Amino acid sequence: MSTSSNESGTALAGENDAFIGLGASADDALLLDSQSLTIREDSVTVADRRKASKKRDPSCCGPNVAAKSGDEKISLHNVLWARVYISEDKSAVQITHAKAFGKRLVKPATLSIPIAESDLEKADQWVERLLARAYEGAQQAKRLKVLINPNGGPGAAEKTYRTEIEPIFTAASCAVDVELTQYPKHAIKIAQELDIDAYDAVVCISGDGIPHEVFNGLGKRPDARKALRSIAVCQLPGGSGNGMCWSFTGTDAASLAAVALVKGKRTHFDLVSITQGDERILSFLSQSAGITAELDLGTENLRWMGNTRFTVGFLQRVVAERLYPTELYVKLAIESKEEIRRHASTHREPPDHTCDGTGLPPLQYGTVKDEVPDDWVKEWHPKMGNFWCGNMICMSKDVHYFPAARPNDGYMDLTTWDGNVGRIKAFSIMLGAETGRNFDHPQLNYRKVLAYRFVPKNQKDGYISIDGEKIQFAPFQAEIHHGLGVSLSLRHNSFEGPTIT
Ligand SMILES: Nc1ncnc2c1ncn2[C@@H]1O[C@H](COP(=O)(O)OP(=O)(O)OP(=O)(O)O)[C@@H](O)[C@H]1O
Repeated sequence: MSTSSNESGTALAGENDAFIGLGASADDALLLDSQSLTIREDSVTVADRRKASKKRDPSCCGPNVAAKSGDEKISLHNVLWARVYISEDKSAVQITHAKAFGKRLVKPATLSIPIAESDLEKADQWVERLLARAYEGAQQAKRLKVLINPNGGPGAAEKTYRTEIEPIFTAASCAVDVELTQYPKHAIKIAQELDIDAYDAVVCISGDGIPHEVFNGLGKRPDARKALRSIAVCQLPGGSGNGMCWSFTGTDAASLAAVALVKGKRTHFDLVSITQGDERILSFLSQSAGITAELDLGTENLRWMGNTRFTVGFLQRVVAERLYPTELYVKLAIESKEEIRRHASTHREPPDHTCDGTGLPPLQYGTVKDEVPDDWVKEWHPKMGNFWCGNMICMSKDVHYFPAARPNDGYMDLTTWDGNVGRIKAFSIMLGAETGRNFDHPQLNYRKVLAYRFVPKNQKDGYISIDGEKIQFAPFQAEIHHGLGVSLSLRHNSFEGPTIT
């Protein structure tokens, strides 16, 4: 039985239990003259005490007593900010939260609970406690550098930001510095020159192009390792793919993703170095060749169709049994699906990249121009239909192509399937990705790798896509950098979406 009472002495010993309930300690409750505010396991409730005391049935004190109809219950996830408001004639506890207006939209709303002057001190402490619980493991009042690609996706990124995202950032007391990208590759320059100590995160309101540029801008800095490991790079929906936003927030509804971001915890995730010719670039999402790359980069003429272009393009290629002969050299880490399943729940701590150098980490396996290391497996894929190597679980809406991906397991998820599997099987692989069931498809070769070299054969030209950006149709090599990047995620070391267990 709790014996705490409010300062005006109106709460009786034992009566508090009715307001606090199981799982909430006395410090979690703020008992005011007429209302009680209680921090519970995953919510905060505001209950009318007079109603509760009058109606209270002594045989039923339990966790739900305070949650009567008419009482307010707000999930801690949706609590954006709280404060004690003081003016000359009144004071109040104000809780600002994300309120749902349908399934894909939340807007800030503020609940104001009047308090007496004598309650100010304990209200202050309670508000602090509420914020600590609402932001458990996450930084409050983040400092955000927002980059908007005004041309991203259907060109609506700026409007989406102003109407759905900015109100959430403001309500969550974030300090925001907004910049519109002015020309292609502008975000590389911005990231190169960014004061990394002035911000907690760069938030790209864009497709996959802007985060790709930001990672590469950070990678070009003399203090690349420090920059990549300290500033979080995030994506909110403003383009056509939004794979990173889906992977870390589990949605492409802008206001919901914005709430996930302000409540997001710093999570390290793997980045990949790609070498081609004399160039070295960073990849954060995926590398593809074959059908996926052609759909991404080679169906611009069908853009007017919207997302249907992918279905139409896919059908055309599968029916024609298009083949993309390839020589692959692979530094294998986990070879079978059974082993990948076993590995799914284990976690490998990433190395501290900052302790041993300044620029990008040195390449462990050399570049595409070097000899292939002896312990790599050489594979000939004369009938390659699709090559897709991923770093995150979700590539775009309903495409959870890499259900075994973990933010910082230190491996890439390398998949291939043959172009002559037949259209039913090809379709069932792609459709299976909606729920991650593609992982178990017998025709989908799925491995964890540390590095690989991709060498296209017997084709004059074609498409290779790195994070949705076209690179030359020529050999390239990839190697993982365990936990080199950082982003903000709902859960530590976990992507959102269907995963294998
Ligand atoms: N002001 C601008 N004018 C023209 N291009 C720009 C501008 N700002 C950025 N870009 C370029 O737009 C490209 C696409 O960006 P982004 O990925 O955000 O949009 P998208 O339409 O979703 O593209 P994608 O189809 O690749 O996902 C990037 O390569 C970027 O360099």
